[in-house]
Amino acid sequence: MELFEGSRPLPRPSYLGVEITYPERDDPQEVDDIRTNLSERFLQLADTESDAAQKNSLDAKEPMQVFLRVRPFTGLEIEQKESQECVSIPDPCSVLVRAPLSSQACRLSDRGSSSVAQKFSFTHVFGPETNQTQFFEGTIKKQVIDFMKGQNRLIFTYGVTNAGKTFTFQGSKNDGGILPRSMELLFNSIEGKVYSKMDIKPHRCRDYIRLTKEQVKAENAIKNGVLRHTKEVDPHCSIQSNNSRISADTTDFLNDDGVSNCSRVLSEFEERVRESEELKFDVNDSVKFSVWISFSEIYNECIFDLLDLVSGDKSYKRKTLKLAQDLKGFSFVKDLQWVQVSDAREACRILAVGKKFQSIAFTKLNSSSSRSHSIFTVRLLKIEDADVPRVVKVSELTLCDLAGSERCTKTHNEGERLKESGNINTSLLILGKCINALKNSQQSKIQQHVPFRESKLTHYLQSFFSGKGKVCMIVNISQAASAYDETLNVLKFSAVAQKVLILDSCPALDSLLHGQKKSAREVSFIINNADNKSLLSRKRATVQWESRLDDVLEGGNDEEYEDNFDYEDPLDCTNLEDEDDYELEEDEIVIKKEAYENLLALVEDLKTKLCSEKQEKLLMELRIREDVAKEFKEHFIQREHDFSERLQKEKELLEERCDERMEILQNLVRTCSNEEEDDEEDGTKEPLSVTTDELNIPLQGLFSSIQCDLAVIKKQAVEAHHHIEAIHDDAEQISALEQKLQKVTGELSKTQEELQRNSADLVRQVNQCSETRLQLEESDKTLLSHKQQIDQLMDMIQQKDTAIEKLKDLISHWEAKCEDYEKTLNSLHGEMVNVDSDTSRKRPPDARQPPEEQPPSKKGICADQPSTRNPFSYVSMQRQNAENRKRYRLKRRKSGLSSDVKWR
Ligand SMILES: Nc1ncnc2c1ncn2[C@@H]1O[C@H](COP(=O)(O)OP(=O)(O)OP(=O)(O)O)[C@@H](O)[C@H]1O
Repeated sequence: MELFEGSRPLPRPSYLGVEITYPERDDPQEVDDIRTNLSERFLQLADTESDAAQKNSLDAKEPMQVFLRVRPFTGLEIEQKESQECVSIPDPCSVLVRAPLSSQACRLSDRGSSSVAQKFSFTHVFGPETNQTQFFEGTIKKQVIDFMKGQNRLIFTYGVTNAGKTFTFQGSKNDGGILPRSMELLFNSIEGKVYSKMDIKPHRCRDYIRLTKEQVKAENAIKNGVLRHTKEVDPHCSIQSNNSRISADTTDFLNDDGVSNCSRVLSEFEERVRESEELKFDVNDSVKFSVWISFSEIYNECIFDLLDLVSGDKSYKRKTLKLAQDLKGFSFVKDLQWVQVSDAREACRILAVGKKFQSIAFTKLNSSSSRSHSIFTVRLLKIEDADVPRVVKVSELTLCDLAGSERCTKTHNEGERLKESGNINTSLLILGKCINALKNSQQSKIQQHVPFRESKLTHYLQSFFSGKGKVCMIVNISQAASAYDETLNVLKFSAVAQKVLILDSCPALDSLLHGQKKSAREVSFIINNADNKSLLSRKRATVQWESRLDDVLEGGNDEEYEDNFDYEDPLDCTNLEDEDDYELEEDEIVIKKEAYENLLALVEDLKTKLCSEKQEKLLMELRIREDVAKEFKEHFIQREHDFSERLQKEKELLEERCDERMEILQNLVRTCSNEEEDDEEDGTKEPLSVTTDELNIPLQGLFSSIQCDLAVIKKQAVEAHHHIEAIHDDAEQISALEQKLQKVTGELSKTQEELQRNSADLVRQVNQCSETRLQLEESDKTLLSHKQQIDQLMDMIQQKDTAIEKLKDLISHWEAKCEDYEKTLNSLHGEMVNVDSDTSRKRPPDARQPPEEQPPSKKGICADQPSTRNPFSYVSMQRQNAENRKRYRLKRRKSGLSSDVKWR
């Protein structure tokens, strides 16, 4: 039966106390971890009571401390409206983040709104208003104190680029970060107890070596060389070795070149420390402390020593250092330069030298972005400064300023910067994987492989996650809306990191050693024993059942391994000293014969117990294996049963679907045949139900027609084949065909040319047509406007005609009136004539009187009476008529009648 189907582990069988469930899944079933668990069980059973007590203390695990620091907005960020209240701090131990609308998180969320806030808890949250002092006091101070008490501590920063990691770590020009402050606290605390000789130097991970006079000289030369570098970069600095106090004349912590010049900050801090807390070691006068510092960086997956003097030479290719692992499984950087320091100022100057050589570059998001993970390590040797100085404790404080994760879409990095980003992101991703795997292993009993070796950073940090000492993480975030998505990822990672339990073996050792005066060899035995146990538990946590050699030894460096074998007792410094010293140490161990015999008996007794234990374990293993096999068998039977059920169900489902499809097909065929029937002339209807035979008829027809087509195609293919063969044989025919082809091609090209010409003509004509059409349209428009004008004129003519008609009527009216007047005049004239004749008859003929005025008469009206007319009166009458007419015209004109009326 298949056990591996993917990467997700199956639910554990019941022998681990987990109920067997059989969800539908395609993931692999890891079998290796079963063996791991057995081994763990054996080890548990093997522990004696005293061992158990010791083991309990060794396994004193605590969750990793994670502090969050929220960076304030920069001026530029405020200008760019980055402040969208994405981050708030409801209480000192939690932070609330709300996705801005522009964020990917918001876009991808189902609700698509920014209203849903996420809360993350931390050991402590420091808001944007927190200053460096408050931050140091609230976080690292305790760690430094623990370190001074002899414990190992790792402090590392984590966050996206430009989140303020380096600021927190190293600080600014006027305000030192946790690193200079730690140094200050350390040297203030060991004031007057500094072991300034350089004859004992830390070695490998937790060892030390005694140096000869020549070696001491060489060390001194190296130290002065390093410090000279600070002189070169900062002329105001002066070396003041063997002086733990800081001179007041020195200036800033960092100068403009980013070089350490810590005095002012340190002297201020010194004051504060002195005021607030004087942490003095309550140790006798013979106890001294030797402080050694190293500073390295992991750049593009290579480790470089930042205190390597040749680093300053640009043409010199920096030496890549290797990681090594001692027999206890602790990693260390091989051939790393350790420099002894006597005061905080020296430490800061060494930091400045290292910083000068550190890989820092301009990116779009940060003008001085760390392109590497920097590791600043302080080793503290507690020395009993008697006749022969003797190291009683070695502790280590490692401060890692990790480079920030970055999105290339935002940084727009290219070339070298892009490569750096890739390496930074990869190593941080692996750190995330390791943290995740550690958490899973600790929470679920299922041993997961922790991929420490996949990156240099995690490989280096492995020791701390495996019991070397406590780990403290500082998470830096910015509140900028544009960095929200990255910030959210950082917070999620931190939430996981907080769940990781860190084993700290040092307190156990302390408790074991406390209150008893033991010889160096006894101490070494206890430590080794403890180390071996912690190593075993470490191996259980990190290495699978079959530990491969390269999981234990470093980089194929067998020599290193053998070296460690020789010096497997870390506190038995005689191993590394002169032979004489060794003898001296040996002579100090005094065991009575009785005790020796007792011990021998004890050993024998233990041997027998061991044998019986082994037998018991073997039997138990057998039983467990049987149980496991039985449970597996049941499990597989159950799975088989499940699978057969599933198979059956699927079969039924398929059959059902098949039936449904058949029904659909039948319906389709039925509809088609109905339609055909409708088309037929007789119009007789088929019954709705179709039998299978009836259904087959059209299909058969279809098949037969397809077969016919196939036969025709085959025939054509055969013919074509024959034709091709014939053509193949006949070269002449080919050439004739080729000629024909050429001719046809020529004709084709001619036709094409003609076609092109005609097309061009056509196009031209089409263009002309369109132009003509446009002209025509314009003419139409003009015609229309003319027509409209004509219409208007016609209207006007009509109006005029009407007016003329009216005038004509008026004229005829007035003519009639005139005739009336004439008639009246004529009658008046007649009357006048009568009156005249009467008067002449009454008067003597010679009494010629001038005629009286006569009313006007029309010319010719009185023509029929010329014989009766007096020539004199006639003339006057005519004159009178003319005057009357004149007066009448005048009157008419005044009354507004047309003057066109003519008197006839
Ligand atoms: N708490 C703070 N108060 C004031 N300014 C800060 C604070 N934290 C960071 N800054 C400023 O923010 C900028 C970026 O900080 P820093 O260089 O420390 O980021 P980083 O996380 O180390 O970036 P990278 O990973 O790219 O090296 C710097 O100009 C720094 O002075």
